[in-house]
Amino acid sequence: MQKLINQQQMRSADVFTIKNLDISSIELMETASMAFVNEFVQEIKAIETPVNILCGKGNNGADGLAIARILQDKGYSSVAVYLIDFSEKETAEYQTNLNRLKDLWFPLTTVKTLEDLKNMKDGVIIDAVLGSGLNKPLSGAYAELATFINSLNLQVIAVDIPTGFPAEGVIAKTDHFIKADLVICFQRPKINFFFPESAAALNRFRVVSIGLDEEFIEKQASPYQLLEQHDIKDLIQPRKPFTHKGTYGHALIIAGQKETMGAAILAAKGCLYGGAGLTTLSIPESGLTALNTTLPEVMYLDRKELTSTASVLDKFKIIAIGPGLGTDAAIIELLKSLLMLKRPLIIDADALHLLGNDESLMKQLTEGSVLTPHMKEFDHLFGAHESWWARLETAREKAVELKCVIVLKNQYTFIIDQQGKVRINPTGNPAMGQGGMGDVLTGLIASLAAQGYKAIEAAYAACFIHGTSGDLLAVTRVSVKASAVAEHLPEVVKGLTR
Ligand SMILES: NC(=O)C1=CN([C@@H]2O[C@H](COP(=O)(O)OP(=O)(O)OC[C@H]3O[C@@H](n4cnc5c(N)ncnc54)[C@H](OP(=O)(O)O)[C@@H]3O)[C@@H](O)[C@H]2O)[C@@H](O)CC1
Ligand SMILES: Nc1ncnc2c1ncn2[C@@H]1O[C@H](COP(=O)(O)OP(=O)(O)O)[C@@H](O)[C@H]1O
Ligand SMILES: [K+]
Repeated sequence: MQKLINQQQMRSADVFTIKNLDISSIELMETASMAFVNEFVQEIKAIETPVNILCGKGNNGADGLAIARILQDKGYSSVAVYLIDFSEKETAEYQTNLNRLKDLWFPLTTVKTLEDLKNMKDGVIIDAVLGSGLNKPLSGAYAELATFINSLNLQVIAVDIPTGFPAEGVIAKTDHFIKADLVICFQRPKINFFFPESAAALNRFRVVSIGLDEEFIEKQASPYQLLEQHDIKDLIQPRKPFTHKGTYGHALIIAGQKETMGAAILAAKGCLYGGAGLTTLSIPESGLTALNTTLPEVMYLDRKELTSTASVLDKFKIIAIGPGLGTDAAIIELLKSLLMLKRPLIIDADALHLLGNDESLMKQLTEGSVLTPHMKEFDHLFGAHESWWARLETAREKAVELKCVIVLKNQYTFIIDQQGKVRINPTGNPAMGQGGMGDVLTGLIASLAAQGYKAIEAAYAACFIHGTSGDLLAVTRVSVKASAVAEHLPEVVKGLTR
């Protein structure tokens, strides 16, 4: 896992690295600019492409000036630099890099008004106007510049962060940004790249190492961590000789009603293909034929059995409830009786809805339960939120208060543990935007919990594996269906097993 840090901590990492490696700030900047260029040349391969570099007078602009020099060195034949001269203040590094550039022949244009940009050639724009030093929303000439650049519809590649975009904290709807197609950012992604609001400022990002001290970064206090493939590889245990279905746990999934039986079957499919030793599905009897036809390996449990005697449920290592379940009076009673068992549950979809309707039910959750809301379900549970930043803050508070794992689903899913620590899942893609996807995830979490992984481990590993399955399928498809994601799980898990 990679620790994600805020900009103040990032600046401390700059300072620490400079001191520790006994290098100067300008040398670190040269490394950063070189790292940017190495990535840039992968993206813009034609060296005759006109490259317009917009440089502010801070250190982000100083990077831009170094980038201009390095690109020319690499043979880019049409590089032009625009010095955005809207502020008096400039950094020493900016001055140094400007002098280095002036020593070479270079088209330099000082921009006092937008009029000064009129000769800019169509091509690519490198945004080095403002970086992580942003301390207030763009206004005045900077906001006008952003509006103007965005209106050109040219490809913009931002240095470190799009101008005007806050690295962390609430992203206001009123904020102005220079919209980047690609951000090449330094050492760590910014926390705000993981929120849906970031789509207004960037399409995609890539992270390049600039040699900052990793040990220092990992020691910083921060609740945010980005999951990496090796975390899952370290966690997932290979199957041992002489193991059998009993070794891999028995999961019970309570789901489905007449109109949404498919949700139940998809959850069971996620559980089965996730490798649980045994999967039992409790659905209305009317779904039995469909179940036996589609997933003959999955067993059936009559709904009436669930409330007959508690001991019926003892054999199940984990119980998941919710997909396509419905919310009628009988279901409310069923949920109440399960909550009374005082055992951890995996709670999704309609079961989440019922918790949101009745706070007294929420209070009965047992420690170690897993809640898997998407945004709408989350807001129904815990109140409306104006921003994803605020939503994630609430999720952290509630996970601690309820002693539960919260899986807040989106393109980047946030998995929050009982201490309020956030793991961010980088896998998955928009091809997965199809009904039933969350049902498969719920089944997979149950599957891993049945196999003996702790609630938090089951939750984050399931998100990673589920997204990886979707990524694999999306290589050749514009959309992927939930059952295909389920069917690919064994292959993904195999690939992640040492
Ligand atoms: N060794 C290093 O340090 C390394 C640094 N690196 C690079 O440095 C970048 C950070 O540089 P930075 O700290 O100089 O900030 P940057 O964003 O260029 O300028 C901020 C200035 O603009 C101003 N300002 C702020 N908000 C504003 C607004 N809304 N509208 C108008 N003005 C506004 C503000 O001035 P003030 O408001 O205080 O007068 C502030 O001084 C980082 O992203 C990376 O690219 C890398 O090379 C790695 C090594
Ligand atoms: N753009 C996307 N990128 C990554 N994952 C996605 C994307 N869209 C959907 N998903 C994943 O699909 C699942 C959708 O869950 P949910 O909204 O509960 O679906 P459903 O209710 O249809 O089962 C989540 O795990 C989510 O992370
Ligand atoms: K920038």
